[in-house]
Amino acid sequence: MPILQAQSLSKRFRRPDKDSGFKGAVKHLMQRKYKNFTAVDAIDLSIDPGESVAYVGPNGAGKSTTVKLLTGILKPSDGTVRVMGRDPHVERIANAHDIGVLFGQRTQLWWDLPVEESLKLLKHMYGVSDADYKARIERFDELLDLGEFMPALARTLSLGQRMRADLACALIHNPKMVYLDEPTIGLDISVKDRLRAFLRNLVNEEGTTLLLTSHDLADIEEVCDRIVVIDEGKIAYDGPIVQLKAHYITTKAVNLVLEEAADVKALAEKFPTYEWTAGEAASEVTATYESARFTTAEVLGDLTGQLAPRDLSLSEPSIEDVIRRLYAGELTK
Ligand SMILES: Nc1ncnc2c1ncn2[C@@H]1O[C@H](COP(=O)(O)OP(=O)(O)OP(=O)(O)O)[C@@H](O)[C@H]1O
Repeated sequence: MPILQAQSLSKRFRRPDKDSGFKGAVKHLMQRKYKNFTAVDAIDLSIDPGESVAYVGPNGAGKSTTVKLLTGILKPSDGTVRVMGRDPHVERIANAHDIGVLFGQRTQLWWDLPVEESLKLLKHMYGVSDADYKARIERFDELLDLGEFMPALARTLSLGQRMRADLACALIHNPKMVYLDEPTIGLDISVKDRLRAFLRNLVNEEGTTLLLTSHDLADIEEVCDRIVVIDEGKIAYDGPIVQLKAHYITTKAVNLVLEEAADVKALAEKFPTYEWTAGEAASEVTATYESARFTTAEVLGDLTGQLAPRDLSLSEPSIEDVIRRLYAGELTK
């Protein structure tokens, strides 16, 4: 049975309907007009316990609005959400005990309190036992190194420390369902790596269910198994990440460094079964081929035999390319 189920979930916002410029603003002051804007448009989403789902899309696609609907912060305009059988907006307090939420752009730490005091307040609010609290703090400390800044006031923390402390706050009551909205935004590579490993461990070892939004595709590949792509409020793709790759990554490429400047036009005439593109340097050129039609060995044999390159490397399109094309509407399910 799914832990989370959304059916035909929609959210419309009322927006001022005004002409641009100063005149438009003045006219709007005299005669206010509004129009509806659909941020989330009839989405269906079902998540099973223990799944780690990436929820991605371009800016303004409706990701944060969806997370707010799923966590009960916003009331749907249409459709239903059930999390562990509850309507999160109606049963907000009961729901809060079973979910953890982190909005990377905001903090739930009390700004003028030491981190430790914020965690203790949350312990009391959630009714976490002393033994469970101690065990969880020890574990978070081991994985996130909280110890060093537990006594520090929240407002004095660096962004990376703040995010680690916020993650501990979101998880102190051991929630079954966790929503993370941009958890690695603005962090440096080493903190990102650490957070990703922590989240992967949460899914693998604790069986926690995760829904994660991020613009950083490394977060997605390292933490999640399934990807849901949203664009203009509608779901454009929903499936396993490996399937997305297998389905859309159908080409590979050989990057060649030739002894002299590459003539792309002449190469395209000589080897018409490959697609040729110029590289950054004049002597660099890339031949892209369909992996279902040719083996890499065949392509290498063909090209190295006839072109005698000085150097070569192999590459395949990244998940980033695939998602960029999905955002651009070039690919369908
Ligand atoms: N309270 C609101 N009132 C009016 N419009 C809103 C409100 N909240 C969000 N929107 C609009 O809804 C659309 C979706 O916003 P949302 O924040 O969900 O996007 P997002 O996918 O999270 O974007 P980003 O990646 O930039 O954070 C945007 O056009 C936004 O301006």
